[in-house]
Amino acid sequence: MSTKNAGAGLWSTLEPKLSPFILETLATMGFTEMTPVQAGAIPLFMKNKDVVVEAVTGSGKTLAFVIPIIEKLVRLKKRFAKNEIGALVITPTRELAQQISSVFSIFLKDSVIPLLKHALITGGTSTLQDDICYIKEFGPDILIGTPGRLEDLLVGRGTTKNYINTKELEILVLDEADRLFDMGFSQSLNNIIAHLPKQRRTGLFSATMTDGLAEIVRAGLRNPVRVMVKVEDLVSKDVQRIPAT
Ligand SMILES: Nc1ncnc2c1ncn2[C@@H]1O[C@H](COP(=O)(O)OP(=O)(O)OP(=O)(O)O)[C@@H](O)[C@H]1O
Repeated sequence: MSTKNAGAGLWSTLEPKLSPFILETLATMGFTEMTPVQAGAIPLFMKNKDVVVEAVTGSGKTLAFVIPIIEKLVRLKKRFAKNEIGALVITPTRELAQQISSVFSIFLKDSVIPLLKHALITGGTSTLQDDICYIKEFGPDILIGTPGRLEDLLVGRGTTKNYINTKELEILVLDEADRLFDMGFSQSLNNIIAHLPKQRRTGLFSATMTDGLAEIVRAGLRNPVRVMVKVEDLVSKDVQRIPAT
């Protein structure tokens, strides 16, 4: 997508206000205005609501959760221990995880916020032991990854013990949740979610809502607000917000 779907307001109009370094990064990216999904979801997330966001591919969902995650963790001004994380993004494929990680990199690249580090965790390209060694050394605060390897690290499976401590986790994002479900990851998701602290914010982002997802929403989100951006809204710039009960 390009700016054709933006036009839902200037970033500077958001309440609560975004940090100057976020606004500067958006300006260097050439993104002057928000897309409808960003204008709908970011303020809710920032005001401590759980959100269910139903929006088509290319509507700008990634920034709708990357920005609130960074803002919330920056505001916390907390130092997480090397094996602790503050935010977790779960997505169905390595490619999507890689894309999301590269968006975090754009915002976290400089030493503006030396407290925040992110890491990409997907099976297939490294062993579990490699990931553990990396995390021990690097100490990421935000993990982006696919369900299987994340389950190994966060919950532990079979004889494997969990390595990551999630007791300080603030934010969980399930991205492309319909595909997570379709690809058979619901058991892993349930295992991960059951392991996370209840005092957290959760965002579920999906192109479609299905019965299976409604079950995850019931089990994993608290009084969520639903943000729906339909294809025509990308033209009309309207966004519907309704309680997701
Ligand atoms: N506010 C904005 N202004 C202009 N372009 C934007 C804006 N937000 C995102 N984009 C661009 O739009 C494209 C689609 O964004 P993004 O990948 O977040 O959409 P998505 O809804 O997550 O899509 P997908 O479902 O394919 O992951 C990206 O190239 C992104 O850089």
